[in-house]
Amino acid sequence: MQEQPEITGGDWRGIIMPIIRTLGTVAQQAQRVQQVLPVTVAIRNISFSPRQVTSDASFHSVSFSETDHPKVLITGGLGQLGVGLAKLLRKRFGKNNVILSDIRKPPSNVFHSGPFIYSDILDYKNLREIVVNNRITWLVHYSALLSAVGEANVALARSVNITGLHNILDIAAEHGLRLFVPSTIGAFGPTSPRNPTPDLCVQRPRTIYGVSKVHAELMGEYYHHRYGLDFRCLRYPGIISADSMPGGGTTDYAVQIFHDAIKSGKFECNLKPDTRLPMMYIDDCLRATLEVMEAPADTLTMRTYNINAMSFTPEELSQELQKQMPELEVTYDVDLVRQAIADSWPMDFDDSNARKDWGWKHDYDLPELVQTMLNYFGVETRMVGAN
Ligand SMILES: NC(=O)c1ccc[n+]([C@@H]2O[C@H](COP(=O)([O-])OP(=O)(O)OC[C@H]3O[C@@H](n4cnc5c(N)ncnc54)[C@H](O)[C@@H]3O)[C@@H](O)[C@H]2O)c1
Ligand SMILES: C[C@@H](O)[C@H](N)C(=O)O
Repeated sequence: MQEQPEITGGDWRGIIMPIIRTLGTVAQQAQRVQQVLPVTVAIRNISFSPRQVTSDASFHSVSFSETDHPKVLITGGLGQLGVGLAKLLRKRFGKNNVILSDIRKPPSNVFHSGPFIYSDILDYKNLREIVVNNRITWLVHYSALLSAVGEANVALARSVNITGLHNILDIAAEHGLRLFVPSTIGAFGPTSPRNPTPDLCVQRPRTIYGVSKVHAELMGEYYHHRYGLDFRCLRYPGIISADSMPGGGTTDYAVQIFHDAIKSGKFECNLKPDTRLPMMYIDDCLRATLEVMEAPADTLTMRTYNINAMSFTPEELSQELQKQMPELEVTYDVDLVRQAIADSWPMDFDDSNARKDWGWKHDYDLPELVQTMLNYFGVETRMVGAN
């Protein structure tokens, strides 16, 4: 190894002072550059931003013409909802115009069904690079830790759900993106009216998930009013899907019951039989997301809407399933964390504003949901049996 020359105390000043002088000049130059750069670049340094967008500003931020297709990035796309949304959006906008991203390795069918890219939402520079290199115009921000998983890892949930959201908001504002961030029934708490829960009321959730979602709603709306960010947000109920599994929420039982019923004819529910929660079939949820993203800006009187389809209890869901599978046995072993969360959430969700403003309408009630889920598994079972 090469020997390093020894630097004595007296030599330090001679070496360091020129460096400090150079750094000072560079800092002054950087400040001058920042003052003349386009406003959007300065979003991260708000004090330099002269941007003032009035609340009646038109929604100018989307940089594609109405006849062009949007170029969409979905974050956290390998969870329960992302793959289905990519499928729907690709059908509408073309396969290569929708990029799925996540920090997990995609299964081969997903990898081969359209563009997939690694993206950690905590890595701001990487996010910016993806948005710039792919000329993204719409961002659907699905990455999150859900309610039950979040309570088991508060520090990570805070980081992904709050710090990650800050990165997304800044990227979206800087690059004039239309931004969709889902919120949830979990953004309400025990002091909210629960039956039904309107769009505007007290929101004091008791989970880190709920707190982070209220924060997302407020920050998105603030960026909309302050910087003209085209922020759109739907509060989803618990989502039920057949071909994707939930990621650790309080409403997961309503998906698991189908899998267990078909596999073993038995289901042990982790919520009490009379726990009523708002729920929705995935196709309705994904269609609502596309519809609100495509809604003309002047139809949106709000930027965060409740959407709903049905409300049921574990007992009611079991009874509906038992109409088709009378042999199904359901028992209860209550998970205290999930039960406390569910008891603080809406029982029924008032989505009249979404219906009035942009024509929201669900297709699936409880009987259609159960039938559709069973049809899906019936087809799967026959296909597996045939192989
Ligand atoms: N599924 C529901 O019932 C439901 C209901 C209401 C709202 N939502 C919201 O919809 C969105 C999608 O929900 P979901 O059910 O698909 O969630 P999910 O838990 O199934 O998936 C979340 C994804 O985020 C990814 N992720 C975690 N950390 C990340 C990081 N640092 N960078 C990038 N990705 C990261 C995970 O790998 C995972 O694939 C979430 O924001 C959720 O809060 C879902
Ligand atoms: C309701 C929703 O946000 C999610 N399925 C959860 O239970 O955490």
